[in-house]
This record gives sequence, structure tokens and C-alpha cells, in this order.
Amino acid sequence: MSELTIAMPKGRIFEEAYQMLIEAGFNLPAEVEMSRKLMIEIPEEHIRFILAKPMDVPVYVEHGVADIGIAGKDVLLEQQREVHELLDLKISSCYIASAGLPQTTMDEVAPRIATKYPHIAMKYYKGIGEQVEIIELNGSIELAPMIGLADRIVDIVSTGRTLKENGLVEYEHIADISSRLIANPVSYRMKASRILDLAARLKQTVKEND
Ligand SMILES: Nc1ncnc2c1ncn2[C@@H]1O[C@H](COP(=O)(O)OP(=O)(O)OP(=O)(O)O)[C@@H](O)[C@H]1O
Ligand SMILES: O=P(O)(O)OC[C@H]1O[C@H](OP(=O)(O)OP(=O)(O)O)[C@H](O)[C@@H]1O
Repeated sequence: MSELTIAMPKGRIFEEAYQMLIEAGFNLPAEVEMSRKLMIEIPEEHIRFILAKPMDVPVYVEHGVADIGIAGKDVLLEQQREVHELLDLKISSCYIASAGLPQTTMDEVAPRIATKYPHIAMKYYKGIGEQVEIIELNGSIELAPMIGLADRIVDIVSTGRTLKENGLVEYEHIADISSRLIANPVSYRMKASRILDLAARLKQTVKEND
């Protein structure tokens, strides 16, 4: 059996993705969930996990050091990498929206948009014919309009709690997001049967209304 290297995102996607693999019948030790190891071999399953930052998963897969990986659609839309998207796992569901202080307009010549998704934001505003200035941040995006750094933000919304607690309102719904199974195109050809088997088993565990 060929060996499969799987890039898993650390953080909020990991637990749900890991549970899906277990439900799909993979014999994975609980140690994987607790461990601080960044590379974990599971010889009985001919699987090796790489635990990466969520934004880096498509990098490992594109370069072929991981055959497959699990990544948020937000990351895939932002990075536009050469990877195959095989399956919507329907976990870590959320959406990307624009938001800002209540009753503000976008009247400025080039409104300032704070985001950690500069490509998604630029593409969205270009698509609606709005010229904007993008201010790239790495987190706590909601601070930007509160403190006068930006007119709007483009960010993930899940429960809406962060917006609400910071006195912001949502303006535009930009894209629905969930986690996807992705594959390196060469691995997909060379290890087709293993990858297709894993994708089919995972597909059976997808919860339609997650
Ligand atoms: N509030 C949320 N609810 C559900 N899913 C989310 C939420 N925020 C992000 N996600 C999804 O989970 C993915 C990873 O989020 P996570 O917060 O673990 O990573 P991150 O923001 O890169 O974190 P960090 O930089 O803290 O490691 C995102 O790419 C997105 O697909
Ligand atoms: O609608 P909610 O359920 O409140 O979730 C949305 C928040 O979750 C994410 O932040 P995260 O927790 O990843 O922190 P960050 O600010 O460091 O990106 C996102 O950037 C929002 O701030």
C-alpha cells in the first residue's frame, strides 16, 4: 500500500477533521489529538500526518510534500494554489462578510478595508466596481473600524458574536466557507486508489446540515 502524507490544520478545524477520519474507519491513536508533535506516523494505516498552520496547508500540498490536506475554503479562495479540491467536508462552517460601524457609508474616494484576506476583498470590491484601499492585518480585524484604521473589514463571521460584542454590523455577505479535502495533482494521479478510497470514506461521514 502506498504511504499517504496528510497535512492537517492545527486549531479549530483539527478536532472535527480528526473525528471524521475516525468515523471513516481510520485507526488513529488519541495521542494525535493531544500531542505537540508536528509529524506523526501511523504505520498501521500507512499514513503520516503533518500538523501545519491552517494558512500553510495548501503550501505543503501544492509542493507535494503532503499528498492531501484539509483546508478552509477561505484559505483556498485567498491563495488560489494549484491543488485539486476533492470534497466539501462541511465542517468549520462560517462565512466571509464585510462589516463596520453602524450607519457608515462607503462615500470616500477609496474606502479603507482591513482584512486578513486581501485577495478575496480586492476581488469582491473590484467585482462590484468599488475602488478600495486594502489594509492587511493578521487577526483581531474587528479592532480596525473601532479605532479608525479602516472604514470596513472583510472577515470570517460564524456566530456573529465578535461583531456584536464590538458594536459592528454586517454589510455584505461575500462567500460561504467550510473545510475542504485537497490533493496535490501529481499525488492524485500516482496514488489515485488510496486518495479516492479516503475521499469516499470521508464522504460517507459528511453531515449534510453541519
Ligand atoms: N469563527 C470561526 N468559526 C468557524 N470556522 C472558522 C472561524 N474562524 C475561522 N474558521 C475556519 O477555520 C480555519 C482556521 O481557523 P483558526 O482560527 O484555527 O486558524 P487561524 O485563524 O489561522 O489561527 P491562528 O493564526 O490563531 O493559528 C479558517 O481558515 C476558517 O476556514
Ligand atoms: O462570528 P464569531 O463566532 O464571533 O467568529 C468570528 C471571529 O472568529 C475569527 O477570529 P479568531 O477567533 O480566529 O481570531 P483572530 O481575530 O485572531 O483571527 C474571525 O476572524 C472573527 O473574529
